[in-house]
Amino acid sequence: MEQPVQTETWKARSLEELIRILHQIFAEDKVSVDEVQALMESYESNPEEWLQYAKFDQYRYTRNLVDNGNGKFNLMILCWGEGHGSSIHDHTDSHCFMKILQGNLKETLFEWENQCAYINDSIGLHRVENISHTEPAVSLHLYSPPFDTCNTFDQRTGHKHKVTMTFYSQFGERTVCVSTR
Ligand SMILES: N[C@@H](CS(=O)O)C(=O)O
Ligand SMILES: [Fe+2]
Repeated sequence: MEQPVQTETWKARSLEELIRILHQIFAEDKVSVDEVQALMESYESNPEEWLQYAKFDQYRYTRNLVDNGNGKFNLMILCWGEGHGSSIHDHTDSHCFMKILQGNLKETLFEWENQCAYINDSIGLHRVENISHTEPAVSLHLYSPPFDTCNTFDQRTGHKHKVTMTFYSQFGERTVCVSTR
């Protein structure tokens, strides 16, 4: 991705339109971070449009795939129950855009003095939490290029672990869990 010479200003009037314009933007050779950010910002959250993707779990936050961006990006809706949070993690050098659709989320950024300190990641290491005891939260995330593994970090030791990330649902349908045991 590169900075644009000129940024078009889009207005996404619905989630469907947001997805359509994202496909247009990502079909080009060069994609402007600013343009994607402005487009994501222009979408005014309408629960009626995203409720079909917003599937909550009792115990942890869920990742629900909305669109796979023709292989160029993943657009997903994350559902955070009260007190749910992610572990400290990176984003596998992918570009990440995150927008709150409902409720509030607390983001904590982390820096490391060891080998993790210079991870070339658009938002570095972070942890996201819904600290509310009463309100669920929903967020919209776009990752480009798509990735299905990331590193999580132990805050005390700095040790990292590679983890595979899964979708709780895809295109509104609950992902079938296949046990390998
Ligand atoms: N990056 C996390 C969500 S958040 O904590 O930014 C994920 O994709 O599951
Ligand atoms: Fe994240």
